[in-house]
Amino acid sequence: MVNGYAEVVPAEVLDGRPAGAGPPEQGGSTVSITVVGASGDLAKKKIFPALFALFYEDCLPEHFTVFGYARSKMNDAELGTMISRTLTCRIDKRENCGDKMEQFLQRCFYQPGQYNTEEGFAELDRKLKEKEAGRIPNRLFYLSVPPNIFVDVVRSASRTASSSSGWTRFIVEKPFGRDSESSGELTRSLKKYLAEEQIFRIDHYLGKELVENLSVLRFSNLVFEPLWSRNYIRNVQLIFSEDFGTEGRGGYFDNYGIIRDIMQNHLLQILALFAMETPVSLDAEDIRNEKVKVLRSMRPLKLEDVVVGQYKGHTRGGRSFPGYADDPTVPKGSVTPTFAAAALFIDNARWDGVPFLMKAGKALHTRRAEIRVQFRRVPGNLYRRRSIGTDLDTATNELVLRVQPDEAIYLRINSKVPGLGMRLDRSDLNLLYSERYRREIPDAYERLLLDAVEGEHRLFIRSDELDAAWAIFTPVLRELEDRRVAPELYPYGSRGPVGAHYLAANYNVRWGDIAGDDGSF
Ligand SMILES: NC(=O)C1=CN([C@@H]2O[C@H](COP(=O)(O)OP(=O)(O)OC[C@H]3O[C@@H](n4cnc5c(N)ncnc54)[C@H](OP(=O)(O)O)[C@@H]3O)[C@@H](O)[C@H]2O)C=CC1
Ligand SMILES: O=C1O[C@H](COP(=O)(O)O)[C@@H](O)[C@H](O)[C@H]1O
Repeated sequence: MVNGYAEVVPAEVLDGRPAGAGPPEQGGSTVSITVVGASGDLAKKKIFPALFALFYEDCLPEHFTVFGYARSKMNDAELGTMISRTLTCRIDKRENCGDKMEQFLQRCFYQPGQYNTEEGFAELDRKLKEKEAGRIPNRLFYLSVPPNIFVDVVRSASRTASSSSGWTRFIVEKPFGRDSESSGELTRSLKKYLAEEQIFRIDHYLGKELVENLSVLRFSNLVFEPLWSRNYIRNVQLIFSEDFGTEGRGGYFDNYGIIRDIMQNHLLQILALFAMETPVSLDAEDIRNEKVKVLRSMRPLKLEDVVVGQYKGHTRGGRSFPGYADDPTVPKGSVTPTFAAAALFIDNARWDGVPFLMKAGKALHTRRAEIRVQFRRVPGNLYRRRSIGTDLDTATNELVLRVQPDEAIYLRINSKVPGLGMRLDRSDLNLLYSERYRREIPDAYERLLLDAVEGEHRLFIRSDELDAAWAIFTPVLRELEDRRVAPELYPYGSRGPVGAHYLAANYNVRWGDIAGDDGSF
C-alpha cells in the first residue's frame, strides 16, 4: 500500500474519495491537518510539536496546512503564540530553527466551533477550501478531545468537512471505550460515518523507537528467533513505571484506572508484537492479522492473577507528596488502582505455560518502560560453581529492551573474569542508543502522524484487535469493580505493593527490575 491508495474499501467511502479516482497527480494535492481540541493538553504537549518536527525534517508534503479547532475563543495569531511556546528544535538541528518555526507558524490557522453541531465545521470546510486553492484536497483530523465527544466530532466533521475528491482520515486517541461493550459501541458509532480504513486508532507506544525495533530484532537476527518460544524462554515481563502521580488528570484517571490506561493498550500491544508469529509481509494487514491471532489465543485474565495498588501520601527529605485520594478531582473512597501487576498466558503451541507478567504503576520510585525476557537455565551447567557471589544455575540469561528512558537493548550473559583463574560473573552486551546513534530519537507522535498522512496503518489498532484486547481484560475489570476490591496502598515514590512479588512468586518468577545488580535471583 502506498499512501493509502491501494486499499480495498467500500466504493462510496473509499477513504473519502470517489470510487476509481486513482492516486492524485504528484504535486497536485495538498494535506490539511486539523487538530480538534487544539486548546488542550495533548495538542500543546505532543501534536503541534510533532507536526513542527516533521516540517523541520521536510517530511510533510510541499502543500500542507495545519488548523486548530476547539470551542475556546482564539484567532490565528493567538493560536500561533500558543503553539510557539511549545516548539523546540532537535539538539542536533539548531540551525535556522527560528526561521523554520516562523515558516511553520505561517501555515497554522484556527477555527473556533462547537463539537456537536455542524456550523463550526462548515466554516472550517470553507477555510480549508480557500487554503487548498484548487489542489486535490486530503484531510486529516486528529481527535484530541475527551472520549465522550469523539462521535459528535466524527459525525459533524465527516458530514460537513470531508474531502470532496481526496482522502479523509481521522486519528482517534485512546481510551477506546472502558470495556468490550462500550468499545464495541464506539466502533459501531464511528463506522456509521467512516470506513475502517479512515480510522487511525492511536497507541503512541507503537510509535516508540524500541517498540518498532522489537520486530527487527526478532525477524532479522537469526540468533533470536530460534530461541523465541517456551523451549528457551522462562517468562516475559512488561514493565511500566512513572515517578509522578495523576497530578491534574485525576478526574479522567478515576474513570479508567491503570489497567485500562496502560495495560490493556500499551503493554498488551507490545506483548502482541513480541509474541506474534512471523507475518507474511510487513504490510499493515499482515502484521495486524498476526497480532489478532495471538491476542485471541490469550486467556481472559483471572482475578487471582491480578494485584492492584493505589499510592498514598508520603513525606521524604522534608517534601510531601500527595496521595491519589488527596486529589480533589478524585471521588472520596475511590478504589481505582494506580498500580497493577498481572500474569497473562497465551494458549498456543509457541507460548504454552510461559507467564507473561505485566506491571504498571504511577508515583513509583522511577520512570521506566521495558521488556525483560528471562531465559531458562543451562542444563547441566559446567560452570555453576565458578561464579563470583552468584548462583549461575539460577542467574540465567536475560534480554532487556529498555523502551525509555535511555533506550537500550542489552543481553545479560555469564562471562569469564579476565585473569589466570576461572571465575565467572555477569556482564551485559549492551546496545545503548545514545552511544551508538548520535541523533535525537523522534517522538512517537512524529512517526505516527507521518504514517497517518501517508495512509500507513501498520502502527494503528484495527477494530478486531481492539475487541480481542478488551476480551482479555473486561471480565477481571468487571469483577474488580463489582466487588470493589480494595487496592493495596503503597507510598508515593516507592517500588509499589509487595503483592506484586507474591504474584510473580506464584509462577516462580522474580521481577527483573528489582533483582540484584549481578542479576541474581
Ligand atoms: N494529555 C495526555 O497526555 C494524553 C491524552 N490522551 C487522550 O487525548 C485526548 C485529549 O487529551 P487532553 O488534551 O489531555 O484533553 P483535555 O482535557 O485537555 O481536552 C482537550 C480539549 O477538549 C475540550 N474539552 C475538554 N473537556 C471538554 C468537555 N467536557 N466537553 C467539551 N469539550 C471539552 C477543551 O477545548 P475547548 O474547551 O477549547 O473546546 C480542551 O482544551 C483524550 O482522549 C485523552 O484521553 C491520550 C494519551 C495521553
Ligand atoms: O497513554 C498514556 O501514556 C502516558 C505515558 O506516556 P509516555 O510516552 O510519557 O511514557 C501516561 O502518563 C498516561 O497516563 C497515559 O494515558
